[in-house]
Amino acid sequence: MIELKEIIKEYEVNNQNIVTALKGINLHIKEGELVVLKGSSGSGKSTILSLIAALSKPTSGEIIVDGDRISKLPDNFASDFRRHSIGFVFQKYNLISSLSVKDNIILPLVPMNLDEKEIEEKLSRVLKMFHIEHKKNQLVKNLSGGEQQRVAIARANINNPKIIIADEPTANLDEKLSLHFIDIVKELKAQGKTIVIATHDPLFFGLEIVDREIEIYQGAIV
Ligand SMILES: Nc1ncnc2c1ncn2[C@@H]1O[C@H](COP(=O)(O)OP(=O)(O)OP(=O)(O)O)[C@@H](O)[C@H]1O
Repeated sequence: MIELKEIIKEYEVNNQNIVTALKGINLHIKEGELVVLKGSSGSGKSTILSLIAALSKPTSGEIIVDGDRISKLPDNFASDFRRHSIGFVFQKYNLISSLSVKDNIILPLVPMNLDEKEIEEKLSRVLKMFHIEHKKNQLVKNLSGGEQQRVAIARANINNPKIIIADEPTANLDEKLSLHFIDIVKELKAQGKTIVIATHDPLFFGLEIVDREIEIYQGAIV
């Protein structure tokens, strides 16, 4: 489902220094697998996630996701791939607080030119799935942290992607909300989603639902 072959990622800093964030990563994640990437700050976890989501390209190596050779995709195809195949959950939700729950969730559909009926169907599916239907027309800024989290996850799932990527999803949550997030992950796994989570949070370590914990150290798999 997700294959990284000999991935090297270099960043150029201030047009002179080169930082090698990934030093030859080989990784194969199977369909339906739940993988946790762990490792200290700066080890390269977010870089791996952004490559899988086609948010950036490797300096060298090949990435194949769901049959698409995404390391070679031109930018317009990359955003199309992202919209259909990837649900991204960010650390700080990345919601627009002045918009309603509905408008936040349907944001990824805007470039797709769907008719109102299709939008309502997709919206209704995720509102129900993540138990946030009763807040549909409220502004996001008036929601609790847990509700905002559910809105963010609903938005990531609006296109029913096969792959869910989460970068430090519990970094800003208390333990109760973190455990709630883990329940949602369980549900997504039961639906057959392939899930990759980068985290420092020990709540994810040794969890029964996690198929593999992969440690990254200074840009390489330990
Ligand atoms: N856009 C960028 N420009 C320059 N250097 C970058 C950039 N993004 C990441 N890096 C560097 O690449 C390395 C890996 O960073 P990355 O964000 O992938 O680590 P991480 O394991 O996700 O860390 P954290 O847990 O703190 O989020 C670090 O040395 C970082 O400073």
